[in-house]
Amino acid sequence: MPPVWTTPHRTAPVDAVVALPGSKSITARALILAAIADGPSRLVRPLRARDTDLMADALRALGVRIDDHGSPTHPDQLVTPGPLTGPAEVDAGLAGTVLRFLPPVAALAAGPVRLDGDARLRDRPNAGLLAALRALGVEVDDGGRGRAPFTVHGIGRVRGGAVVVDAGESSQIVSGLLLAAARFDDGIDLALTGGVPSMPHVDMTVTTLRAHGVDVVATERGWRVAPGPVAARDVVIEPDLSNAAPFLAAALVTGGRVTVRDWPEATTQPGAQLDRLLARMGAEVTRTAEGLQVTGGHTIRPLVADLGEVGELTPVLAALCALADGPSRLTGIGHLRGHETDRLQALDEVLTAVGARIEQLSDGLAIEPGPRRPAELDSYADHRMVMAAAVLGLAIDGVRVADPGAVTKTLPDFTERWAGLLGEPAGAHP
Ligand SMILES: O=C(O)C1=C[C@@H](OP(=O)(O)O)[C@@H](O)[C@H](O)C1
Ligand SMILES: C=C(OP(=O)(O)O)C(=O)O
Repeated sequence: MPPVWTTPHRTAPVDAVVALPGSKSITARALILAAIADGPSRLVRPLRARDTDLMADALRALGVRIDDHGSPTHPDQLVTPGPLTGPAEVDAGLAGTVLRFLPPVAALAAGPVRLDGDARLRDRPNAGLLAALRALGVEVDDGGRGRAPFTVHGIGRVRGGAVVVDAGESSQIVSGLLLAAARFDDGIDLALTGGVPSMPHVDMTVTTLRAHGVDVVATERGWRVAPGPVAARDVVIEPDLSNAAPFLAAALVTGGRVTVRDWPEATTQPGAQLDRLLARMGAEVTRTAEGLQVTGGHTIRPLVADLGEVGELTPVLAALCALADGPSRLTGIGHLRGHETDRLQALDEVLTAVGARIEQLSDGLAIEPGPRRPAELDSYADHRMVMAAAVLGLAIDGVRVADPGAVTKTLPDFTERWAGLLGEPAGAHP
């Protein structure tokens, strides 16, 4: 990948059908549950990208066997649980899923497990998870920071039981606790102190647990998981609908047509909300035999929306807002300040650089399109900021992004796929 990527500029309508690799969120849950299940599980078409490879390596470090089969285009993993043991070192990279899903599993291991990652991972909030683990009887040494690096001192079992959890900064704190809870002696009776962003991701966790035979019920203030076995299960992973965002956005930007293949009929992925969000921005959205088809019109309509349930779509939607024919307001996304980068600040900088007027709100962004201009942007080590820059670059000639390799987090060959979308040879825009 070049150190700086000149994003392709395109005014002619795109007309493409794209197939996308597996969902990061579903793959992460499948790996965790397979690792603590009562037998081997096969994952068909899991995502093979930095976040999910780090999750697999983290589980391997605890004693889980994960064999990679299949091919790069049709990956397949066989997960065979084993006794969970430390000492182990876990590199979480910049993955929120590893940061929040792995520690409750590490707590079940016999021996210490130290977790660290990229410099930015050390800024990502995790106090709610570490406090909850302590309340469940687990010793955690984090130097009082509530963030990585920290060591979970597992003793081979977790008492579990009732716990009050602050998950205001990330839904992954709830998901991480629920995923491992059936293996705690008393399960978990989790009560929230307040709100949780990205609730559809918690629903995804609950649905996935039930599919593995786990008894989980919603309570007045949270969820209760009964102690018991986690059934091994072979799963086919759905395409990643969040990563569909830039490709579908290309249809709106160029007034073209893009179909994402194998769009599931029913899904737990919040990215499925792209159909109604893009329709509100003026797209015609239809389901075809091939998948979800999005056709753009002459202009992009502005968007006023609470994106609290679909925070990970924000960078691409904000890029579309900067190209819209009126002012937009995106709210409910204050927690994005704790994502791969402070996404509200990063979007402010990027959209301002290409000519929009931006106001940062306490929980979002007001975006007013302005005269467009070329710009040299940063990736902020954030895959979705590279994707947002690519969307801007379609409409604005001369958008360059430093460190595009950040896309390896969830879509390693994004720039090649982007060239393919536009019918260009990969590498045409070094
Ligand atoms: O559980 C998951 O797989 C995810 C939950 C969300 O995290 P936050 O609640 O921290 O936003 C989402 O943004 C992230 O990309 C994936
Ligand atoms: C917030 C995201 O990632 P993470 O799982 O690292 O939190 C994301 O992919 O948009």
